[in-house]
Amino acid sequence: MSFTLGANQYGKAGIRLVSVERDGDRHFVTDFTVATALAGRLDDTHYTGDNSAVLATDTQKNTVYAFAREYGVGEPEAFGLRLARHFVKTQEPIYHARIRIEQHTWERLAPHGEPAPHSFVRSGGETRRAEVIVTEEHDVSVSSGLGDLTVLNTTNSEFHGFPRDKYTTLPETRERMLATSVEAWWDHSSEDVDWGKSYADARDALVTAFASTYSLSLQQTLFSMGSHVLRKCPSVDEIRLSLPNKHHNLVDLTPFGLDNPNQVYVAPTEPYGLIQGTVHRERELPSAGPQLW
Ligand SMILES: O=c1[nH]c(=O)c2[nH]c(=O)[nH]c2[nH]1
Repeated sequence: MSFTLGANQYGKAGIRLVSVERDGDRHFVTDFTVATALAGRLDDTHYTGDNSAVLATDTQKNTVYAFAREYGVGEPEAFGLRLARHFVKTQEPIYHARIRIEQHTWERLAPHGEPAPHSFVRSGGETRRAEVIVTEEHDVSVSSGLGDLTVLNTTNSEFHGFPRDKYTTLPETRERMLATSVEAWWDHSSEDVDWGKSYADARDALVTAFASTYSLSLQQTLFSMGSHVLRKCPSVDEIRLSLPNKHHNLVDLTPFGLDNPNQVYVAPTEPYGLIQGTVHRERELPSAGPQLW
């Protein structure tokens, strides 16, 4: 019996890069987790262990740190583009480089309302994300995203009109909490983008849509969030959203002789609904960026 090597890639994951820019006493922190993934003419290492085409993952990791010093880190999309281009340009066997970056936020502390020059607090669990792919034919794809953006509406959410079969017990509701932890990826149609502004606009569109949509289903909220991003960000072609329904259920307090006028909730973590969807402009090509499922 003989077997053939299929699709493969390799790289270094979990490259923790923290960079401090110093403007006199005032410091600026950028905190990335970077993952590299290279693909190319790599049959030999798999079939025979001939490593002559294998740029060591250790070298890939070193390149990330060296580039941070040589060029600065800047926006994750731009840093990823520089790295991906470097690997494809300098390594003849490598025809596809993918760089994924997750950015962790440090917020400046402000004791007594005074912004501290060099003291920070890690804010929430939310992360900004970017993925860049460069091929040897110089095809470039840039996607931006975010994860763990946890949001909650304490009202303006209903869920009713769904089919009832013999297994249905869920009551219809005209008043519920709606909470989710947003994971989203959106693709850019161009590289000529102010990445920082585009990210801020997209995030703002997501939270604005979540807060302002009177929701009859999380699916409806998903479409509204995606549409807001496409409306606000001209360079974005498609957005993919993954929205776990973080259920908040009213607790029945009648056994204790108490009413519960939408005040006391239980928030079970599992099981949870998982609502996922894509929103895109009219177009023919399917998406190229990171998939959510
Ligand atoms: O917004 C919702 N969408 C669903 O598909 C669903 N299913 C469910 O049990 N609760 C909800 N809520």
